[in-house]
Amino acid sequence: MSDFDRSPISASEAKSLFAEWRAAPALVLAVSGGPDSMALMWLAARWRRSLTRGPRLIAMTVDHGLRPEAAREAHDVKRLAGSLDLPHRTLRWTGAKPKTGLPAAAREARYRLLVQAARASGATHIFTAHTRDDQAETLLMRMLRGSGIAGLAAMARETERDGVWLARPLLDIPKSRLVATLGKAKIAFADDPTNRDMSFTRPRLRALMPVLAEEGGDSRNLARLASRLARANAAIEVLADGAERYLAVRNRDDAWRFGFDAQAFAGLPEEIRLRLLKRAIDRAGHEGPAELGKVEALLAVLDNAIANGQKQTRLKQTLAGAAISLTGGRIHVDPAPPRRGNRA
Ligand SMILES: Nc1ncnc2c1ncn2[C@@H]1O[C@H](COP(=O)(O)OP(=O)(O)OP(=O)(O)O)[C@@H](O)[C@H]1O
Repeated sequence: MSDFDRSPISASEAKSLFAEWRAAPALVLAVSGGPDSMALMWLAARWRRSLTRGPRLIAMTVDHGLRPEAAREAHDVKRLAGSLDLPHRTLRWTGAKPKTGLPAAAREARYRLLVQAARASGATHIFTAHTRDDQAETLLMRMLRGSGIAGLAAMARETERDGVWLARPLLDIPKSRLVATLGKAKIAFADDPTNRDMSFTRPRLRALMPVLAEEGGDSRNLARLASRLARANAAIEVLADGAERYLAVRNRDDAWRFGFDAQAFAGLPEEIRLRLLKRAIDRAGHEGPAELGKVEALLAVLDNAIANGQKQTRLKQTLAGAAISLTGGRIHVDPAPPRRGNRA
């Protein structure tokens, strides 16, 4: 690790890290009490103090009600927030806790609570403290699962959820610099033992990082790969937008009924055909985004039918709550009728 990657973040660096959100009315800081988000709060408070006019900052901690130490951690965040002149709120996840998939349910509840609270306080953005190390781990996790380009682009700097932006201002910063920043400022932070629990994939991957770094695969290179893939993905999306505008046929009476001319569709590159099909399914379906592997399998069936000139076949399949059919030389993607048992 270079000396630079161990150096604290200076006041002028902090200023440029947050500059693009200067005109926001209010910003929520999502602070768990761990080192990354404690550093986020400290840096954001220092940045805010350097401005004569700027956004209101509100620190928020979610207590998932899963670990006894969580209440004390929330209290520690409140104390640091107070010393930085920032208001702080603790949000509690009071809903029923599932027996399986607890981390995913906790994460979903956390974002739901944060978004609700941000909207209620007039904040347009929620800052999380994701670092370059988190970005590298996300890329690795997705690589191991065989994700497509969009997945390997890992986390974006900003994503939208229910009208609020989730922003990640520290995405290019290594965690070591945040720890050094806290060390210099003499700020204590919590150590969440679940981050070291080897029954979860992420901690196991984290343990591999030093080995990969020995071979040149450090977080800088992995995050660089993610941002190059994000760039390629954005370009392919623009091409897919153009192809969609060119090909899509909408029925005049049914705005949602969406179709493609099968022969023109067949002439497009496979990646673009795949994206158009996935977009149409995700738009028409009512079961959430379709799995990429399933869309790939469906595309193979469609390609085959089109290549065999089966213009009049009644090819009909359903995927993720969408009905996909090939009739009269057109591919149609419509909402599927609810499954038996799901009918009201
Ligand atoms: N209990 C919490 N309260 C407030 N913010 C939190 C809490 N837990 C996490 N965060 C915010 O989310 C960021 C990412 O945390 P962490 O890496 O633990 O999440 P994760 O479960 O891996 O979720 P993600 O999928 O968002 O990365 C933290 O840096 C912090 O800003």
